Amino acid sequence: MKRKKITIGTRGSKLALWQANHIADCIRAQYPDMDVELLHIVTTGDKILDVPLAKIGGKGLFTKELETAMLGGEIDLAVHSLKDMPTELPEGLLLAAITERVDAGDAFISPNYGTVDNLPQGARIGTSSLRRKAQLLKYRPDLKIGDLRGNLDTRLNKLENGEFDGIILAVAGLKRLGWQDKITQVLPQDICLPAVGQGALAIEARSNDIEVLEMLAFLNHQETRWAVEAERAYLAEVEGGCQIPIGVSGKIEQEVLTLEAAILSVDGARQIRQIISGSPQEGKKLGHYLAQQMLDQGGREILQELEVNH
Ligand SMILES: NCc1[nH]cc(CCC(=O)O)c1CC(=O)O
Repeated sequence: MKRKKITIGTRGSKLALWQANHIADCIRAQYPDMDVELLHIVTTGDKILDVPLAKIGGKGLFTKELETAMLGGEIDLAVHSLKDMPTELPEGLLLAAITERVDAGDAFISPNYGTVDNLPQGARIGTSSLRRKAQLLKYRPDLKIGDLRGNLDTRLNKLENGEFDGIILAVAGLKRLGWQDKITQVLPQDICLPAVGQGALAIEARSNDIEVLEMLAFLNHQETRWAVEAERAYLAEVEGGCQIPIGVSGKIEQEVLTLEAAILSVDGARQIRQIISGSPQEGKKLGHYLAQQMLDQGGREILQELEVNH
């Protein structure tokens, strides 16, 4: 190993810093002589705090500035929540590693009601994710869903201030920050399918930086990679121009990959939901195929209506 120092780019949120520090610690443990540094970079997504991301609609809001810094040589790698990454990466960059998925699920957090089933009629729920909103409304059409943006602590504060009867957050983020005690109910996948890549970390690096790519290979978890590649192939196939209410879950059990996905109308009134299984190595094909099938069987109409209403 020639390189003596490596610079990791990260956003400044608590969750992003935890994730970058976690990867920095893993690298230091593996290469004790390596000098590993963090460089904070502000992304567009960090600056726009009051507008629901679905309304902004751009891709890569949390990744673009990090990628520019990487291509410019200021940083050697970036640590992201895979969920926040567009399906296509800029020319010259790739995912050097995808870490083991801790937990893909979504959590319901509520001071007064133990489960979504226990919520009173018309209860107020905070989430800005179209995916969470549509799935909750499908299950409980009476709920009133309000926008909730910001970092995890901002969102939890809004819940404590009484703005909502409950909010929905990813289990993974809460666990990483040691806030799993706040989880009231882990939502069953029957109610809420997770976002593509939720719960896994992506390590992005320059495609021509062979030394760094080889160095980072130990961070890759192949089963997670297969599962999320299927999820990302699915997303790439259905993706419209904006954030859309789809949930996808890839799981590998006994060497079989099962991919389950749902496309919903924003009000949750309509849903197309299907499952497919196959070999983990063929995840991308499965993802494409499942998407095509679901688009042909009503998914396309749902997505077209979404575009008209945007
Ligand atoms: N959209 C922000 C974001 N990006 C990744 C996570 C959670 C951690 C993960 O999925 O790895 C979160 C917070 C949330 O959705 O509750």
